Amino acid sequence: MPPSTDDSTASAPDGSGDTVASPRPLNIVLVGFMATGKTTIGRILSKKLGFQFVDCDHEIEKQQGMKITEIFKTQGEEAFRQMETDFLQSLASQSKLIISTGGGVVGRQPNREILPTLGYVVWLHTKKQVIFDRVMSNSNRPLVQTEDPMGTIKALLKVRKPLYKEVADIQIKTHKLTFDETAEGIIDTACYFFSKQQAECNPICEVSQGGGKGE
Ligand SMILES: Nc1ncnc2c1ncn2[C@@H]1O[C@H](COP(=O)(O)OP(=O)(O)O)[C@@H](O)[C@H]1O
Ligand SMILES: O=C(O)C1=C[C@@H](OP(=O)(O)O)[C@@H](O)[C@H](O)C1
Ligand SMILES: [Mg+2]
Repeated sequence: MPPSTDDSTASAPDGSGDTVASPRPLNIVLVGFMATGKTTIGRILSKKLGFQFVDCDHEIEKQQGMKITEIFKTQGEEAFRQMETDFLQSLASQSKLIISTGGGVVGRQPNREILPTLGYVVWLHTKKQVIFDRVMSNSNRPLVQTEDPMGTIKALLKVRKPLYKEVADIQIKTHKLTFDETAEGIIDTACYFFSKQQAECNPICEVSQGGGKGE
């Protein structure tokens, strides 16, 4: 059963009737185009933080007993997209996870609603040419097995960039960063995000930060 958008909001405590977002669970969710490092950085974050690493593609491959390329070939992209949605839904109410998604997960509206409810969402991004060089080095990404892979990358990026932006709390351009710098940057900003969230969820903190109406 998909989580309804109502589950992720609550009435504002000031009685205004406004809705406020529910606190995010303590997870880090990596989104971004193919080969931007979601799986690699996810593993590093998992080791550094001691959080469980969950790679959506790998989990789907395990469930189906076949590689992504094979799933696309035998069941089609739409079936794979449904598996992605089902898998994201299965993560609701879990915490201390590093969730690496597949690059196309943002294509579906229900996924874009679920992603921010799963945790702090980080958009990894890099240059087209870097993406091209990386995806050309292996054949496990069916969507770029075309006659004009650079054209395909450009077309997909055009559609997807606004969607990554829609779901992400932060964008990190990784081409000048080492793996470690990227991971540390994510940890620092996630720390800030979750401590700010904790303060905002605590009315006493809010008053002490100047949010009270008394003075
Ligand atoms: N920042 C980076 N610098 C150098 N190589 C990278 C970087 N990020 C990813 N790679 C390499 O690119 C390839 C694809 O990375 P991967 O983590 O599988 O990306 P994604 O999960 O986003 O598709 C891997 O070989 C990985 O080592
Ligand atoms: O961009 C996409 O649509 C896809 C990206 C892949 O994951 P990575 O982003 O980890 O390569 C994988 O989910 C599948 O090949 C489809
Ligand atoms: Mg990956």
